[in-house]
Amino acid sequence: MQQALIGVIGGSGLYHMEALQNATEHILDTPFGKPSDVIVTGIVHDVPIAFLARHGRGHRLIPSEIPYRANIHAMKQLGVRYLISMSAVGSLREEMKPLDMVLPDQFIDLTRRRVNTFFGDGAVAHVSMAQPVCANVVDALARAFNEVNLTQSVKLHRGGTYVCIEGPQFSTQAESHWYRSMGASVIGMSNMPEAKLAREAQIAYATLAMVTDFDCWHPREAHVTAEMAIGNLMKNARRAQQIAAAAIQIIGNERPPSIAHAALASALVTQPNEMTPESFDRLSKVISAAS
Ligand SMILES: CSC[C@H]1O[C@H](OP(=O)(O)O)[C@H](O)[C@@H]1O
Ligand SMILES: Nc1ncnc2[nH]cnc12
Repeated sequence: MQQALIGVIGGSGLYHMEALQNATEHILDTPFGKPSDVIVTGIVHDVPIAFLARHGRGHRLIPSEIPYRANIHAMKQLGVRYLISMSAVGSLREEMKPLDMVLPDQFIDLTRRRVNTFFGDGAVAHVSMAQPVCANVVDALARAFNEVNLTQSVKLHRGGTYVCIEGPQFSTQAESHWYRSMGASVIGMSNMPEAKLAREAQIAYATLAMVTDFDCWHPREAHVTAEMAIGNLMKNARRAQQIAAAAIQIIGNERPPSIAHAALASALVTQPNEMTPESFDRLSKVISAAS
């Protein structure tokens, strides 16, 4: 099968990758079920990539229904070593305004009904999530942002904590204030367990978060609605596409090292020869070194 170096997962409003050439659609299956939709492979700036619409084209999946394990497994099957996640987020900070972009460096996982690991059923691993995103992929996204945003019409915030809620309902005001008091900077519903699973699969992950609203804590701003979030995301979609393409070029040229690439070196408790044949078969792609 065609291989890809970089994966891109497009979130709300981002259901295809504009710069993709030689696009080929793949209907993949994995030991963890089917991904959200077809995976489209192709070339961006001479770099082989794979694109997946997280909610499916046509936005058919609520965040709790997204087959996170299948999505990451499918990327791994395609040989992906770096994963760029694109997401709409609400802002929990005055200085992070709608249309700004954020490169989160931490997550708080408040999801409640999602399978969050490839392990279990006879195979144990505990990966570190202390630094949940790859600093080098973040760096590539920041440099790409500066290349694209030459007029400086949009602001980039480097660092910030993304709190992931179960959804699909937006938060209550009490919750929104609580997340602020936890120190969270932005809020979304989809980056967990995606980031955890990418780490288990030893894929370097980072998120380009696009601020679409002030959630519902702000005394003077309107409370978030889906219409508002998608509307503001669409205003930024072209810029987001350009940033992703520029980041792909940087990562493709530099192929930076990542702590994620060796995440299982100190994490695997059950040695492969101690796993049952079924567990080993199910996990063989996940635990394999990146190709
Ligand atoms: C349509 S607003 C809520 C929706 O947007 C975000 O999705 P994604 O991260 O895939 O861009 C948020 O997590 C919710 O799923
Ligand atoms: N306020 C918000 N809460 C959760 N997810 C979001 N995605 C975009 N805005 C959001």
